[in-house]
Amino acid sequence: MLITLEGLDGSGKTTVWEALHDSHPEATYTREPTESWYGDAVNRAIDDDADPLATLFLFTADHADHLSRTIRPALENDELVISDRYSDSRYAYQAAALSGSDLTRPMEYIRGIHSAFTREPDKTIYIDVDPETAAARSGSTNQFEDAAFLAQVESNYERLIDAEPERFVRVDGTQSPEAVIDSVEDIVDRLTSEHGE
Ligand SMILES: Nc1ncnc2c1ncn2[C@@H]1O[C@H](COP(=O)(O)OP(=O)(O)OP(=O)(O)O)[C@@H](O)[C@H]1O
Ligand SMILES: Cc1cn([C@H]2C[C@H](O)[C@@H](COP(=O)(O)O)O2)c(=O)[nH]c1=O
Repeated sequence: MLITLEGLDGSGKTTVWEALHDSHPEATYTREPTESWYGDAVNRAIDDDADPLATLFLFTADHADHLSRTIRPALENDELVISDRYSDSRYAYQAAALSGSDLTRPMEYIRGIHSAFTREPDKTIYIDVDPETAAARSGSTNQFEDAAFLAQVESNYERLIDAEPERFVRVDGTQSPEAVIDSVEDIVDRLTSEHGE
C-alpha cells in the first residue's frame, strides 16, 4: 500500500513522516525530491529559480526514477510505503508555477504527462495549514515558500481533493505537533489494519 503525505511547505509533513518511523518501523520511508542525483538536480533548479517548465521535467525525471528504483519494487514486495511528497506536489506546485505560461491548462498538462507511467497513491494524507502559517513556518527560504504563491498551490490541492475525495484524508495541521502526529498515526493504523498489514 502506498500512502503519501502532502501539504504546503511548512505544513508539518516531515515532522509527521519522521514520527511514523517509530510507530510503523516496518514501512519503507521515502520522499520527493529523492536523495539521488535527480533530486540534487531538482534542488539546484529550485535554488537557481530555473525555468518552470525545465523544473517540471526535472521533478518528473526524479519521479520516474523514484518509481522504478524504490516505489514499484517495495510495492511488489507487498510493503507499506510512506512517501513525504509525491505526484500531487507536482500537480499543485508546478501548475501554480506554470500559471500564466503558454500552457492553457497546466494542471491537466502535468497530470497527462504522469498518467502514462505513474502509480497513484492508495491514500493521501493532506496536512492542511493556511498559506500564511506555511510561509512563516518554512522561513520563506525558496521561491515556493511565499504566502501568495502558496495560496495558488493551496487552491490547486483543493481542486485535487474535490476531484478525488475518497483518496484524500485531511488533517488539521494547525493543531499542536503532538496532535497532528496522533491524528496521522491513527489514520495509518486504520489503513494498515483494513489492508491486513
Ligand atoms: N503542528 C505544528 N505546529 C507548529 N509548528 C510545527 C508543526 N509541525 C511542524 N512544525 C514546525 O514547522 C517547521 C516545518 O515543519 P516540517 O519540516 O515538518 O514541514 P514540511 O511540511 O515538511 O515542510 P517542507 O515541505 O517545507 O519541507 C519546523 O520548524 C517544525 O518544527
Ligand atoms: C516533490 C515536489 C516538491 N516541490 C517543492 C516543494 C518544496 O518547496 C520544495 C522541496 O520540497 P521539501 O518537501 O521542502 O523538501 O519543492 C515542488 O514544487 N514540486 C514537487 O513535485
